[in-house]
Amino acid sequence: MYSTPQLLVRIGRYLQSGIQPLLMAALLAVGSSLVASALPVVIAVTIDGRLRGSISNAQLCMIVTALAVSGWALNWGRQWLTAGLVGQTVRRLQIDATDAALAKDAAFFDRHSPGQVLSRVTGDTEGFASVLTLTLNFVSQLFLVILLGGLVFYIQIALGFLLVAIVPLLVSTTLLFRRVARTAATSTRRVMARITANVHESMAGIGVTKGFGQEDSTYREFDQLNRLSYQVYLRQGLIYSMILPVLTLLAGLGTVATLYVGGRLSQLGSLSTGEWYFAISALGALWVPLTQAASFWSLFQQGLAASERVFALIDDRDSSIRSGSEPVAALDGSIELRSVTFSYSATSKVFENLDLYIPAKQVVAIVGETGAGKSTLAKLISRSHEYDGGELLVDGRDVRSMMLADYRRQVGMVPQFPYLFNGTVAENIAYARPGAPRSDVMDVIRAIGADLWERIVPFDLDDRIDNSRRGVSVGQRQMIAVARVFLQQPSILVLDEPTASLDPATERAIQQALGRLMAGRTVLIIAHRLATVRRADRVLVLNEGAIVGDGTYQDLLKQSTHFAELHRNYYSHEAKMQPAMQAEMTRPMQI
Ligand SMILES: Nc1ncnc2c1ncn2[C@@H]1O[C@H](COP(=O)(O)OP(=O)(O)OP(=O)(O)O)[C@@H](O)[C@H]1O
Repeated sequence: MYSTPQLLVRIGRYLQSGIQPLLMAALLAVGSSLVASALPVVIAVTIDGRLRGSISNAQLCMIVTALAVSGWALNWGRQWLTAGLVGQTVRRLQIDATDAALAKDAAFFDRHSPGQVLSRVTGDTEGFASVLTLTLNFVSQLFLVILLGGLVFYIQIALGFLLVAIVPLLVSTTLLFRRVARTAATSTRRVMARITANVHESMAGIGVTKGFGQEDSTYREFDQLNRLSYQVYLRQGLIYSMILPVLTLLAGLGTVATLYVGGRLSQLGSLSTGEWYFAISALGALWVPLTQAASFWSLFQQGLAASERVFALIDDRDSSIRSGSEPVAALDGSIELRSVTFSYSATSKVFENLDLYIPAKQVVAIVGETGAGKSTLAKLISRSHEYDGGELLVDGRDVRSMMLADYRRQVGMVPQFPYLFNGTVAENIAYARPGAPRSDVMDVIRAIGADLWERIVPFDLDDRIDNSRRGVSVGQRQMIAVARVFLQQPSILVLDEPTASLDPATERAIQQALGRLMAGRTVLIIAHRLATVRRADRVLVLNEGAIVGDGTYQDLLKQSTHFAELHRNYYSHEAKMQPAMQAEMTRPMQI
């Protein structure tokens, strides 16, 4: 939590580098306010005939035109400088916010969805921009209000008080409208969010909808929401359409009052016709800045709240991952956990005093029921999450003494659903080593086996992958991910059973590619299916965060009741599935 002065100081710091344009904008604001006030003064003086004889009509017209044009130019210059200043400041803030988001560890993204982070980097930085724009505009409008108001008081104190009496009416009406309009806008936003979610879900699940013939019910659901949206939009439109006319009416009433009081004062001889004109013009020129100034505070508070969220993202530099300065070249890959404890939160302890030794180059499969801690163990070893207690040694060295980026380069991961970036196939492979020459990418394909590669990936290396489209299958993604990790040449490899969801032919091809990748490395296979465990040198059985079995597949079948139970459950399930699958495959297709 930041106090308002802290936030203002922080915003001020972001503005520091733009101090010159800021001062220029302030000067132009003062200049344009002076010109805006000078225009009615010149006309008033002319009406009173004080310039008669010393200035011709043509000269007067030229002065008025020059004032109007210079007022426009000064205002334009101020707006241009403000836009440039705000744009640059927001750009710096967005860079800082993105930098901070990229520096966060995985635990942060467990707590915050990508959508939340995105809204801080984009939406909330816009909120920050609105604070700057609002403040700069407010200062210039305030100056105009003080200048014109002061002149009215100077000319005729009674008219000054009349103006002061109108201000609360105008301000309170503006605030009332703001509140009503905000409630209406919130309802509209909520309905729009429901419509967006509804359309997104309908389109994402269109295959299922069509499969079950549910187009009508999907349409009815949307239609209901759409009617609701029509009603809230209509209400919002009604409110918005009333704001300007009502405020204009109030300003008109103010003008009538000024006209009346000014007329009486003129009759009494205490106000000249020119001064009377000036008071009426001043009111006309003041009501827009006054209504805008009235809504300044609440908009300013919203902008401050948005800025606070961005600063919180930037300042939260506490990385839970501890690291040192020791560089890490290639590792042998032995891993040792000594009394390691870890929990995601106070209520979910995963490991308590976990001991484990994996010799270098061993292929270890980790099995266990869902929630046993298989993925968490991989997260600790890959240093995406930090353990709370105990020690983690790699090649006998404390991982916390090593440089984090160096260490992570030594750990390769192939997940079940690899993420590919927009770009060519070659660029996606070279992501592991940006700037890697084309020949290295070709070497990787050769190491995997060109025939194997071509069987799964029908694209050219220069073909573009559009990640938002679904043109790349899971098997193709995995083959590209295997190539990417091959290029990385890690010492330790973590496979989150990549082939679990593939058809047998693709699975065999990816397994072959993985076999080539695994050679000469320490490998951890998070195994969801026992069928993939057989190729491991060693199997670890996890249950509720504890190792309850450790040995070869055959040994465990004899020694570990837990593993035997897993084995029985797995194969009886497979046996039940086989006939069902065969029946499904032999069932004649209904057209
Ligand atoms: N990000 C998280 N935040 C809080 N708790 C988590 C998180 N990820 C996992 N857990 C919890 O930690 C425990 C271990 O989860 P983990 O994902 O390691 O199990 P797993 O054996 O890999 O399971 P699965 O086979 O289903 O992937 C579970 O109780 C799980 O609910």
